[in-house]
Amino acid sequence: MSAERLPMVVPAADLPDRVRIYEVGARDGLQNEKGAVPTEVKAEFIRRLADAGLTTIEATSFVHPKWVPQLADAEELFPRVRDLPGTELPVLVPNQRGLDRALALGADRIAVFASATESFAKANLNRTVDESLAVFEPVVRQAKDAGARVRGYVSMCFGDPWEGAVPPHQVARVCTALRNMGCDELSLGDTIGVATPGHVRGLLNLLDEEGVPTDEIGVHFHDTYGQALANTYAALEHGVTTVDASAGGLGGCPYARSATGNLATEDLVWMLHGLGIETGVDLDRLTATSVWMAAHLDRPSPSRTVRALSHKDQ
Ligand SMILES: CC(C)(COP(=O)([O-])OP(=O)([O-])OC[C@H]1O[C@@H](n2cnc3c(N)ncnc32)[C@H](O)[C@@H]1OP(=O)([O-])[O-])[C@@H](O)C(=O)NCCC(=O)NCCSC(=O)C[C@@](C)(O)CC(=O)[O-]
Repeated sequence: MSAERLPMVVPAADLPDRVRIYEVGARDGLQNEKGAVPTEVKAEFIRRLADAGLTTIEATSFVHPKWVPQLADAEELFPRVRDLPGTELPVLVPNQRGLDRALALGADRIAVFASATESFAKANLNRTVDESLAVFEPVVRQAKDAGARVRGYVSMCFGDPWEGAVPPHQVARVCTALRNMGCDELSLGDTIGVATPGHVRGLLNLLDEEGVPTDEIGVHFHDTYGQALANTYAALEHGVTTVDASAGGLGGCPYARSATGNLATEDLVWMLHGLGIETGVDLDRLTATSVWMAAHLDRPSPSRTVRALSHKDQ
């Protein structure tokens, strides 16, 4: 069974022809896992994701190992995968030390991660919002000088577990600061998965007014309230063509306990292919990869599409 083979009732109008899936399973998906996942399993996961047709795969983070112990093997992992043909492998860096570690290994896709709220900036980076932006400024400049492409994440774009509803102008301010320092693209994070399509439209409209080009925006939804696909659809209608997702719906955030898994890549691909939107992803191979990873993690994937496709009678 595949979504594109079902009779298409109404072809998608005003939606993009192609979506770039920015796969975060190996980083965002695994960073919260309690048990240490062996480095070679992570490397094999990334290779299998590439083999399934994903061309942007966030590999790991060069953060402090005490803050995210699961990713303490970044130095061992990155060299095992960095030469995968046709694959971009972004890595997260929180500061100069992280950038130095990443550049020393030849990383050419860098992501810094800011927050729209003070509480999460403190919990995640041990800095205020402005202090963390000041840390990122020279990091972004140096990464660009080294020829890297830089993404700027903005977390807590809609709701925050400590501060509640997040005013959109707070998000716009951080987006503008990241663009001004040279970030090539932004990723709007609904870190705790509370947004609905109305909120997504509201924020994207405000970013339009603030002069943030839609083609520089990616969306990063968590599925805590089951809204991630609906939110993605709203973003596509607005013209967004980069969508973050995590194979098998792995994920959460160690510094935002109420965050559950990311939007599952398989659920996203099922919807996009059903809309006639190209992704380049082979859904069967991707599903097989998530089933393989679920066996390593010793629990079933939360993705509905993985569950449906991995039952032989579906
Ligand atoms: C930023 C820090 C380091 C500040 O942590 P800090 O304790 O303030 O660090 P510091 O600058 O005071 O330095 C203390 C020591 O750490 C070392 N250090 C400093 N930096 C590094 C580094 N990069 N790599 C290795 N070591 C490092 C540094 O060298 C020093 O060593 P000492 O001199 O004491 O021996 C810490 O808060 C941190 O690592 N935070 C990362 C948290 C994280 O990774 N969170 C998850 C990613 S964000 C996310 O998941 C959300 C997202 C992106 O998916 C989108 C969404 O859903 O919203």
